[in-house]
Amino acid sequence: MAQFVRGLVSKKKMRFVEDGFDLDLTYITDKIIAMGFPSIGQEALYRNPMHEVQRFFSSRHSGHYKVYNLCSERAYESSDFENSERFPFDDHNPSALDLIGRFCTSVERFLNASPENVVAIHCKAGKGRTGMMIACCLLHMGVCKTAEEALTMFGEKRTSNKKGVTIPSQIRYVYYYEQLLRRQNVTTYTYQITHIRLVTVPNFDPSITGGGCDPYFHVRLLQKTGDNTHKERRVFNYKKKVERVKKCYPQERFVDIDCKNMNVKVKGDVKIVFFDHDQYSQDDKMCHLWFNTAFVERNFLVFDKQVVDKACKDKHCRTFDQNFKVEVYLHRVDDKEFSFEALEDEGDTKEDTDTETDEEGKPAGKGEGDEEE
Ligand SMILES: CCCCCCCC(=O)OC[C@H](COP(=O)(O)O[C@H]1[C@H](O)[C@@H](OP(=O)(O)O)[C@H](OP(=O)(O)O)[C@@H](OP(=O)(O)O)[C@H]1O)OC(=O)CCCCCCC
Repeated sequence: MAQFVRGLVSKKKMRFVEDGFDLDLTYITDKIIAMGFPSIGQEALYRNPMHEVQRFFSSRHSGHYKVYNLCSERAYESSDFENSERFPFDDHNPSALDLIGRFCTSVERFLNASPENVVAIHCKAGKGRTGMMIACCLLHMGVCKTAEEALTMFGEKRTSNKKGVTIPSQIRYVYYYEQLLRRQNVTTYTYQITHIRLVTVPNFDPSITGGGCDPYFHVRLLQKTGDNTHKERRVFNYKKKVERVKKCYPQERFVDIDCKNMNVKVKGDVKIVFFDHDQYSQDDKMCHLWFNTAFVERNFLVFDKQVVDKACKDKHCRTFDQNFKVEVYLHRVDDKEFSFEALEDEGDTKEDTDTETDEEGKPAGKGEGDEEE
């Protein structure tokens, strides 16, 4: 029965069914393994049981394996495996750009130490975060030449529908890493966000006369907090800066949000989260996207619907028009104008993160008494 449920929870992921093992685990190459979280307790009823994962590695790769945990929301004892390390980041999000390089270097070093060595990389399901990091490793080690090739390879090996990584921001960061490897040296500049335009008006108020939405946005940055850890910090909330969020109707065709005079400074990994203000109930999260300021060209960024997180999933075009786009206008400022310490601390709320709490408790960095999404 448990095996049947584990199969259902694995969904389209390829399982390793051989030599008496039946695990949510896939060899992407003969050296790189992707897998689901090694679990204990009730969770082991529907995910990889820790003892089975341990048996797998001690019987097939004893003395020659290292396990990498990418989950920010859960961990196990380091003594559970011969060799393990954490590179944590949040579910449904990319990691900090600089974490990717450190992760790939660690994997490469371990694999180069012995021809028998293998690495096992996992997050919760072993698909999104794991796929993003494995694709970057494939690029880093020259197994694949392009981000597209690396993502395709992961998708084909790990999933029966060949989809693999599907979250646009995670995919974007694999493309960033490809560029980073080519350019060797990349400088991350400081920018001020001066204007945001949504091309076509999302329809989040269909039951209200005229439809449309009352759009506003938050800006979140990733701040380094330790060797391999980062904290997502909300540094700007447009709703707090205006008296009233302006209602936009579909026939207006654009949502223009001017923030020139609001001093929105960003540097590094930036997340913009869009909301629809609702007077009578909780605001709706509309969509979000991540970018890194090292890749801003000509003070302008444009994101088509297919590359905006959440909007891309709107298959039936009920809320987002097929021509939906997010345009971000920036102005480069002196790096001296940016410091995390000097930024306004807007605190953390669950409403603008995609991090899900799970059975094992709260995700890192989220405090008690946060607003519910
Ligand atoms: C009879 C029961 C039948 C259950 C059928 C469940 C079928 C089912 O949907 O199973 C899957 C769910 C959720 O599955 P998970 O809890 O494993 O969540 C997945 C995880 O967040 C992936 O991110 P990551 O960890 O890989 O970074 C994500 O991929 P991505 O970030 O790429 O979108 C995936 O989205 P996706 O599905 O690909 O869109 C999520 O489903 O499992 C549970 O909720 C646990 C269920 C526990 C049931 C306990 C029963 C005892």
